[in-house]
Amino acid sequence: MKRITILGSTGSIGTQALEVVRDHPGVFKVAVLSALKNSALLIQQAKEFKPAIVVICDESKYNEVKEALFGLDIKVLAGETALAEVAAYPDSDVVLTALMGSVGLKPTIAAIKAGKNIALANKETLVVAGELITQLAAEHQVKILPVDSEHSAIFQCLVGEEQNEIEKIYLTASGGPFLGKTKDFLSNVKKEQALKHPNWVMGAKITIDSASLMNKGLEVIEAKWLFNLDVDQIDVIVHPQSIIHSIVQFTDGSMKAQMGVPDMKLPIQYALNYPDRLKNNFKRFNFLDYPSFSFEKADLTTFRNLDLAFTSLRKGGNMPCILNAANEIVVAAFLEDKIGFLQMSEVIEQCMEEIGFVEKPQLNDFLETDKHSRILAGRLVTKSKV
Ligand SMILES: NC(=O)C1=CN([C@@H]2O[C@H](COP(=O)(O)OP(=O)(O)OC[C@H]3O[C@@H](n4cnc5c(N)ncnc54)[C@H](OP(=O)(O)O)[C@@H]3O)[C@@H](O)[C@H]2O)C=CC1
Ligand SMILES: CC(=O)[C@@H](O)[C@H](O)COP(=O)(O)O
Ligand SMILES: [Mn+2]
Repeated sequence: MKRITILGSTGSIGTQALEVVRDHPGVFKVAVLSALKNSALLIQQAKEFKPAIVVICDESKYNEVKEALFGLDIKVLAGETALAEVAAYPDSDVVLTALMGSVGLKPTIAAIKAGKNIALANKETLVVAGELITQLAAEHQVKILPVDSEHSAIFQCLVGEEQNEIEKIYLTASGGPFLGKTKDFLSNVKKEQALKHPNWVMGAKITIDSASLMNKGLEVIEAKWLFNLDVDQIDVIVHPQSIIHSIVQFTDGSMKAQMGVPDMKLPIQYALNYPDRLKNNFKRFNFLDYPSFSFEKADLTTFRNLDLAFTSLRKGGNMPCILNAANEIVVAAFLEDKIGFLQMSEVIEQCMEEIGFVEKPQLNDFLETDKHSRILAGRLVTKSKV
């Protein structure tokens, strides 16, 4: 049995991971579950999957969770700091990081230091501190198993190719709900429109990131660190059908792609049970449902976030951390109708210009940068007029 810790079990990835576990009772066992504030779902999950520990980060919900799980032999912890503690829980084999945002950084570090393999959905952690995380993983001989669909695709294409060099990877992008739209159109869009992803049902933050192409920008940075690539080896190609999840091109020009219907349960299952594939009854792809695939260039002038992400990666140091923290703030503000869609890029760019650059950041520099970028982005949001 593989014992699994799920940080962020009440979210989109977390709940789908539990569906995978439910479908394979003899294969997986849940060790730890966590939520920020969704105590009702956390309690329900704990009663069904009987983990050893649950964490409710919102401390005001601690008593409710504790009382609901009384007598079930489940330890209940509260507060964000408990995430790093449970990430190192000894009776667990793999930690699925399904948290939203850079809050995933400290627990991921704790899990790696405790020798746990990481099934990584929480891309923000690699965006913030990719070099630090990948070096630490190498030092502790732990695997970082990608869950993000594009990175899982690349990872799967690389199986059996260990001796072969990558020439290029093509990260596919759906283009989001605003594919082909102009800046004029985008200046008036509301969260309800941005939350309608054409192909995937996901948490709110990543759905807005997909609409602004920041998701692809974060994924470019994530790919750099996961696959040890130069920026120029990473290309983004818009593929509105989201069937080809990404492509690797080798030095002889040969290209391998991984395909399937858009369903995150597949990459989640692959990461949790790596290297073995498991039978399942997920929907299968039917060629006749997709008589044609299409591809187009990403519009970096209209969707400036993707360009900003490339710029931050080229600059290096703490720049991707600045970008990520500012993005977390502006997305939250957009979801609260406090800022317009196009203003998100303006705030991020200003943070990248004004926050102090650190060329070789250590953990503490990342934590400070994250804090400062959030503060500045918050001020800029307050000043902005929607
Ligand atoms: N959803 C998807 O299909 C995909 C997601 N990803 C990545 O996976 C990660 C999770 O995404 P997704 O599942 O969509 O996100 P959701 O918002 O749906 O879920 C986030 C989870 O993390 C918890 N959480 C959120 N903020 C905090 C915090 N500050 N402290 C502690 N716990 C917190 C939430 O708890 P609560 O429910 O109580 O709020 C919830 O359990 C992201 O990094 C995303 O980019 C990558 C590829 C696809
Ligand atoms: C499911 C997944 O991995 C998401 O990151 C998805 O790729 C979002 O799609 P786009 O960002 O391409 O719209
Ligand atoms: Mn993705």
